[in-house]
Amino acid sequence: MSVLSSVSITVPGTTANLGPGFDCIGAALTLYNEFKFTRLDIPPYLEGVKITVTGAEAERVVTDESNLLYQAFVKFYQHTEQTPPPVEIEIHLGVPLARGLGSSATAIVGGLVGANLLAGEPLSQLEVMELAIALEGHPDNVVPALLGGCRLAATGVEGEPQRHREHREWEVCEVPWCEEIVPVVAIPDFELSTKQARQVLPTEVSRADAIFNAAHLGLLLRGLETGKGDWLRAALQDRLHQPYRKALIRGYDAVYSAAVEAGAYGMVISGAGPTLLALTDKAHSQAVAQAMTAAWMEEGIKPEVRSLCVDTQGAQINSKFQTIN
Ligand SMILES: Nc1ncnc2c1ncn2[C@@H]1O[C@H](COP(=O)(O)OP(=O)(O)O)[C@@H](O)[C@H]1O
Ligand SMILES: N[C@@H](CCOP(=O)(O)O)C(=O)O
Repeated sequence: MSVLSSVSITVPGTTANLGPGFDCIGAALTLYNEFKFTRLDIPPYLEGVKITVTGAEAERVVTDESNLLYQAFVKFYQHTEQTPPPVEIEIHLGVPLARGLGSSATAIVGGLVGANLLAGEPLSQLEVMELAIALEGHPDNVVPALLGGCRLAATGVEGEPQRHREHREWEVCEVPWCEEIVPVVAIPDFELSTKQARQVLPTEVSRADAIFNAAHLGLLLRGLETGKGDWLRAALQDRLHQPYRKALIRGYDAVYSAAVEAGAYGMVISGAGPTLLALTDKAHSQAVAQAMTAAWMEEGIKPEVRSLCVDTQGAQINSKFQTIN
């Protein structure tokens, strides 16, 4: 019998919310974390895990059992009622930490996909997705991180008997993304944890604000599909999270004005922030990137600004090694 002894996977970062789609829409981006899992015959440490981290800000990732990637790995084995094997994990970071680009989603998806592969794939991709959503608490970053593309996720019919739903809680659809639309991310040199950025949100919203966001999310879906500028300009507005969060991001208003003046359709908070995301067309992307950089530099913040593409692959296997027992 052959057993998978080692697997290496790549998981893309994401930009969630896209303005009015709080907690339900997100797109995978062309920046990546790499995770390698190697089964160990003998636990090298009492905990049964050895973790090494390389890449930008590697020293900020914990390497004990509380590591989020390892936590997801263990959760997989608990869920499938198995004992996690002793494992060596190598992490290479390409997604900045706690910047609103889905680093936690890459860790959750990476831990689950890696565990599923080492365990011989007892779960389907949809089952892994459901588990990832349950661990993260919202679908908008883990779903595109796993599946790639821009994705909308909504809970299934409330109260529907489970036998009709093949144990699925979520309906997910791909959102067509016009290739003329360029995501430009401006990543500041400070962190904002998603936990902190969720704490400032109200628990109740008005009917007017709920209608505002429902209408603008609908418009956003059509704007992303068609690339129609007038629709995108209106659609990127939000009343559910950004009005409360922008105070946590120094320079938000200045970067917003600079991006729009340089030709962006609009600018939103990427995920929970502090990264700011402008959507623009190819002709304006360089000017938008330069304007966002200059505006933030004026505020004393040194951003890394990048024009990216939407990743269409999601979590990918790079290599697998088997041992024959
Ligand atoms: N590759 C990783 N391995 C382990 N833990 C990670 C990794 N990437 C992120 N994390 C954890 O997730 C935290 C950031 O999550 P969060 O605040 O949700 O921000 P983000 O917007 O980047 O997802 C990090 O501080 C770290 O604890
Ligand atoms: N909908 C969530 C998205 C968090 O994404 P992240 O990339 O910041 O982890 C939120 O806005 O809280």
